[in-house]
Amino acid sequence: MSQDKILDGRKVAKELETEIGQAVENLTGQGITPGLTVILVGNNPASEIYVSYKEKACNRVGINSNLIKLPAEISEEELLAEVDRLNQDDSVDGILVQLPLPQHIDEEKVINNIRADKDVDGFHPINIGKLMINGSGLHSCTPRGIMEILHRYDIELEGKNAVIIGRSNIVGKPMAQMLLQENATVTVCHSRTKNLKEHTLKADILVAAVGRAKFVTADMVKEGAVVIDVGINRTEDGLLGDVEFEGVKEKAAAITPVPGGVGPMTIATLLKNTLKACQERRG
Ligand SMILES: Nc1nc(=O)c2c([nH]1)NC[C@@H]1CN(c3ccc(C(=O)N[C@@H](CCC(=O)O)C(=O)O)cc3)C=[N+]21
Repeated sequence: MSQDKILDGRKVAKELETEIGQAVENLTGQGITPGLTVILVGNNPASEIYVSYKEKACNRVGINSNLIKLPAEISEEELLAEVDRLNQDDSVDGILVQLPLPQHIDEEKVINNIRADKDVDGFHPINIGKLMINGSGLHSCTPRGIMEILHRYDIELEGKNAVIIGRSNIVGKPMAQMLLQENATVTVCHSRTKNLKEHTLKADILVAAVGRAKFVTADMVKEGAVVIDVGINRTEDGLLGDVEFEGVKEKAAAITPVPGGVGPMTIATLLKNTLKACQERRG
């Protein structure tokens, strides 16, 4: 697939799902069915859509999915009690608390209270620490999904300049670490970076995780670069990535589209993490 220009996240996700489905079937044959429980607080419409994608994906590969819907007014204490109940439930392999949470709840505190070995989002400090040290543990789904795309399209990383725009705990920081682990030379740019274009023009691999529609334009991209678009911006013109796709694709050697690029890989990796959590805890 290495000569393809459009990096097809739906296709790679489907391949991954086939592999996961087989592994789940093996476990189920031994009497163990992996289970994912999603906690959704309130009724943010975007969150409801993402949660429904996750449930459908679980069903496709034979993972038990369970959705716990809680009212927006729930107290932090009650939410933590719910997390604790799932921590202790042996049939629950993965716990995912859909973000964002309402203002009055401390997200960091909730994440810290999920058992690290059930933290299929890879957001717990223990999992982030393991990623930094030796690459073990459960990893954040979006950057892990991006690595899977890069690998399956045989994109070389060793010695390459990888530039990430965005430094979130969920995407930018773990992405930097994963690329570093594979011997790329990594630069992390952010809102305070001076002369952003000077950095991006050196990128062999460019990852855009900014959260602003069409932020990366063709003049910022080196001829022959591999461009990964993490953006999912809902605008009047529909769902747009962080990359100005039409212009940038003329310069790039390969590029992920939105939709159909990174998004489906995030979901597929969540399934993979749930399988891994199950295998490691009770497989
Ligand atoms: N605890 C937690 N874990 C998450 O992983 C998490 C979260 N909270 N909060 C919200 C974000 C967002 N997210 C996406 C997942 C899939 C697509 C996806 O499948 N996108 C498709 C379709 C896009 C569409 O049409 O809506 C695509 O890009 O092709 C997008 C976004 C997971 N998130």
